[in-house]
Amino acid sequence: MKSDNLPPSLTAMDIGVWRIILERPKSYFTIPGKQTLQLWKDTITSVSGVLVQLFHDLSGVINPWIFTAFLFTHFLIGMERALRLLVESRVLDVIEQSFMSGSPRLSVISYALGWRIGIAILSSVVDWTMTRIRPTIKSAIIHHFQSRILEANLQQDFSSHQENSSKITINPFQAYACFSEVLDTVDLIFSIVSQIGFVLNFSRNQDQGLLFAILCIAKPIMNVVGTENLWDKTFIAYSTNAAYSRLMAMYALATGKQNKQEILTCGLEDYIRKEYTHASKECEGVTDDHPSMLYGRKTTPSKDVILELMGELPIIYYIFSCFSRPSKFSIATLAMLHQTAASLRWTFESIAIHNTHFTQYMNKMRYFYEHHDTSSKEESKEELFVYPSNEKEQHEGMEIKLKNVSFHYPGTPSTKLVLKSLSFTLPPSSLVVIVGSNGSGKSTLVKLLTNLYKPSSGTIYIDSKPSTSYISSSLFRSSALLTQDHNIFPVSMLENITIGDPDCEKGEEKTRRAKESARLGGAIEAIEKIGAKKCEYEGEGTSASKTVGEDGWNKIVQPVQSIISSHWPMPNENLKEIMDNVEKQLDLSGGEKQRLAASRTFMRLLSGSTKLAVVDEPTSAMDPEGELQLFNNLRSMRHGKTMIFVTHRFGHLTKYADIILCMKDGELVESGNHLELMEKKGEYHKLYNIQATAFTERLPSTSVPSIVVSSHE
Ligand SMILES: Nc1ncnc2c1ncn2[C@@H]1O[C@H](COP(=O)(O)OP(=O)(O)OP(=O)(O)O)[C@@H](O)[C@H]1O
Repeated sequence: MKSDNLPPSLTAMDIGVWRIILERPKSYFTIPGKQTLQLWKDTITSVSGVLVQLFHDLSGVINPWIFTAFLFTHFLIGMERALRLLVESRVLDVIEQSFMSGSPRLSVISYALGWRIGIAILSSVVDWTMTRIRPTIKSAIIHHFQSRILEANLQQDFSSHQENSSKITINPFQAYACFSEVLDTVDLIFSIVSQIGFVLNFSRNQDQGLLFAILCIAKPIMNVVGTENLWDKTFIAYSTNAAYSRLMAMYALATGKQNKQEILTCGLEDYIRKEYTHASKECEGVTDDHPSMLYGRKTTPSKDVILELMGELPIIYYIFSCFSRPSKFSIATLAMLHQTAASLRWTFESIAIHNTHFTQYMNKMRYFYEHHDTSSKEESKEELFVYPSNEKEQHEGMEIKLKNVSFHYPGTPSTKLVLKSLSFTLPPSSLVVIVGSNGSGKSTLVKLLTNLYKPSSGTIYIDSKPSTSYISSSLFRSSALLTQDHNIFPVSMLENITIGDPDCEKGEEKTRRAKESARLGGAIEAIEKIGAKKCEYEGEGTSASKTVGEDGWNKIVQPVQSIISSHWPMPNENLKEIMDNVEKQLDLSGGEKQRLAASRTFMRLLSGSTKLAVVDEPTSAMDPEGELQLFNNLRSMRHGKTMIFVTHRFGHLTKYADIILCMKDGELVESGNHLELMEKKGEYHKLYNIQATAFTERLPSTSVPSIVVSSHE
């Protein structure tokens, strides 16, 4: 056990490549199984609320008749084992009686056969019903949770969305698995109750029938209560083994689709192979099995030996009973006792396995309901203002004032401030340019100005009111942000632009504005090029190549992939051809993607509701002409908006700027217009001159070999 630098309530252990940190148990000296029973009690108490909510949710999405049939089928599945035991005991009984009497009667044999056939038919009908109903129920649950998770994602604010600890921990398939686990556990409980009922009933005629029942379930009960299960504890686990982390890094490097280009061009194949083999050798003998499997690993076999011996108790019991009271036992009774013991043991062991999954899924579900499910939470908006809140704000750009604003990224180990005590005012409708070296905090400042993050200290005032006094969504609706991280959505080219103004009604006006936005963003050419491309495979049944026509607007840029293929045998050539062409990602260059993203921003700017436009280095992949055109077009839209540009190439912009903010190491070192800052001969002057001299400085004539371009006549 390692407990370095941990709070006293936590304890750590290193197993395999993992460090597991978990809540320290309240007391080390407990009766065996007491802790497990307590955990079960806690789990049942806490999950009952989740179960009520889960079934309440599902009653709204699943047809009540189908749901009832589904539950009834589960009930029958639960009863099946006990029914089988009951029938088998009757069958064995009548067969034994007829043999003992020496005259097997046909009626008795038919009776026995009839019961067996009846059970077999019931079992297959239950299975058939299950396979019919299950897919409908499964889809209903998955779609229901998809919509809930979608909503939870949409409601999450930017800051918490970035934190590891607040990731939405459940996906729709796990939600279904959770539901399925609940029903499987209920099946098993039905099964256990009915089997114990059978044992008690069966052994009523035997002496010490209850004792036999207890002996049957002694091993499985010990197994359940004595097994350590990581999933019912509060824990985190991570790799502390450097070689293993290296191994995983090399694997990720080799298999990551985005790395292929660099692997080929840098010739990294041998390097990766060598490093992987080296790390793999260092990992020899160290296990990376899942922490939950390693946690339950026992140090000595004594517990297994005891458990196995406990499993033999029923047989020891009836061997002794046979000798001590032979008249009480028949072959049929012995066979039934043996079968009952095996059946009960199997059911209890299944409970032990299900217990792990059940608590794991239920805890995920509970966390989801408590932390992410926003359907029942109503944000109180009474005290907050809608932006813009008055006539003046509606006609002018946003006024932003920062007072002593400092910031450090939440959830990061470093407490270093990324922005330090910033104070400045950006007047309404001003054109602002933020400059500074890499890592000086420009993009972070933009995230605060656009309300994505809240300051760690200090206040941001928007039109004289603290930014926190506005409803966040109204501030977002009044802002447009164009950044270097150009996101292209899995929708058509047209929608990739119109989505910039989601409130715009569908119709001719919307299409006209989209086309105007594409012109201003410089995306028209790319859209037409996509439209003119040949498409080899379009939809069902058309394998011939054809020209799609001019309608690049309706082409989906990066369709969501739904394709599924066999692994073995691999799809043949014909299937491969189709596979390569369906849901194909459109080839857009980096610059074209940036133009599309810029067009989306123009759509937003043209909506008339934007009071703040922030443009953070959106032209890294654009050609100089495209960049100049984009900046000019953006500037032409500045009326009624405060416009903020972040750029390293300030030539195009700073001469128009009302204010230039010059950042260094998270501090605002200078502010003013171009002439004022040049006169200061400080940081801005230095940065500006580095760029200016790049074009004016002469190269030493001897240092560069001349290149001969030969022309082929
Ligand atoms: N999501 C994040 N979490 C933690 N730290 C961050 C995060 N994003 C940026 N930082 C840190 O904040 C500092 C400022 O980064 P920022 O991106 O704001 O600089 P920048 O001036 O925009 O840089 P560049 O010119 O390279 O775009 C950097 O030291 C960076 O490491």
